[in-house]
Amino acid sequence: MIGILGAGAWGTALAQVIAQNGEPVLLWAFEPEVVATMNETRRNPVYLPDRPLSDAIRATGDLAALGGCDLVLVVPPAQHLRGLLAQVPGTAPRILCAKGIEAGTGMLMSEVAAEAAPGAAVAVLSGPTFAHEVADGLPTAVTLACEDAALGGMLAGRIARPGFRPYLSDDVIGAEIGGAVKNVLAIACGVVEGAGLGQNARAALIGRGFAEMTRFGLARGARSETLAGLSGLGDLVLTCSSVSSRNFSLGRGLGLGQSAAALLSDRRTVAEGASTAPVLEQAAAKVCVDMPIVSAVCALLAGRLGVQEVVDRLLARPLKSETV
Ligand SMILES: NC(=O)C1=CN([C@@H]2O[C@H](COP(=O)(O)OP(=O)(O)OC[C@H]3O[C@@H](n4cnc5c(N)ncnc54)[C@H](O)[C@@H]3O)[C@@H](O)[C@H]2O)C=CC1
Ligand SMILES: O=C(CO)COP(=O)(O)O
Repeated sequence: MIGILGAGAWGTALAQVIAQNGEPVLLWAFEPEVVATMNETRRNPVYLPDRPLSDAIRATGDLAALGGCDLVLVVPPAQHLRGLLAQVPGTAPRILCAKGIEAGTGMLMSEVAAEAAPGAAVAVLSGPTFAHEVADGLPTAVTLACEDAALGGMLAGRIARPGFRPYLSDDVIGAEIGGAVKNVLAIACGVVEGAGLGQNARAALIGRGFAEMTRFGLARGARSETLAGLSGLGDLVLTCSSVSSRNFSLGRGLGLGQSAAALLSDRRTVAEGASTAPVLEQAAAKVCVDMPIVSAVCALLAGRLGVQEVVDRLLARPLKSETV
């Protein structure tokens, strides 16, 4: 049986994909009312509304029950991953699906998992994957990164479905950095949209944002082809182009002049870029990598600068070579 830790939009969509062929799925939810509603109504109205769930999915509020699964997909918000993972017994392989960097430690999710679940092999699943589209069975491709190629191949076979296609990689760090950094850049693209700065500006942000992702990724040991693949550039393009992205929507609100505190206070869903941005800025400084767009997002989120000041500063940077 496959276990899924986290019944937000993404965990629920993954449960739905995996249960397609009748494979039993045990889906852990944080909120007892979400567990009860999913088991009673076969729906998750809080996080993935309007979609009937497969009968092969059973919800639980008992983290220890995931210890009976032979594979666990780990899909909580990144800041909760350590505490939750530490409560899952056993050493079955874990596929990490959260996109972010841990505040306080600056660790990537695989580094957190190595501490929280020692002895369990890990893989990372990342890529352009709006949960509602995956749940609807629309064609989707992801990166599945695992240092152990044989294990990666086995895991890909367990989760692949006709409309859900994992591509294998052994670059775990590269897959994680793409997913974490693109969330911050999506906030920046949302600001461009909200402030009405135009399509040229958004494309420029995607291009220069990708240069920042690449600089940081290479400094941390990622491979450039991973960053240019599904989990990096692919996800960057998706998330920077649509209000379906929570990060893009957050940025759009900032661009419209709303405060980050107000935008973040009344939401149940997670915009990972908001917690990743400051820790990413620190991590970049540690490896002497310049990430001006990430710093601009940090200044906006913290309320240190307004949109116009941030734009003026970015445009006033010295002219330089385009190469990374
Ligand atoms: N939604 C999407 O389309 C995709 C999301 N992801 C990633 O998956 C991860 C989970 O995101 P979503 O499923 O979208 O979440 P969501 O925004 O739909 O739901 C919020 C989640 O946070 C959980 N939560 C709230 N407070 C908590 C607490 N104190 N302790 C533990 N859990 C708590 C809720 O139970 C729920 O599972 C994130 O890292 C996200 O970046 C990755 C790919 C696609
Ligand atoms: O990661 C995602 C798509 O790949 C989802 O993006 P948001 O978290 O911005 O909604």
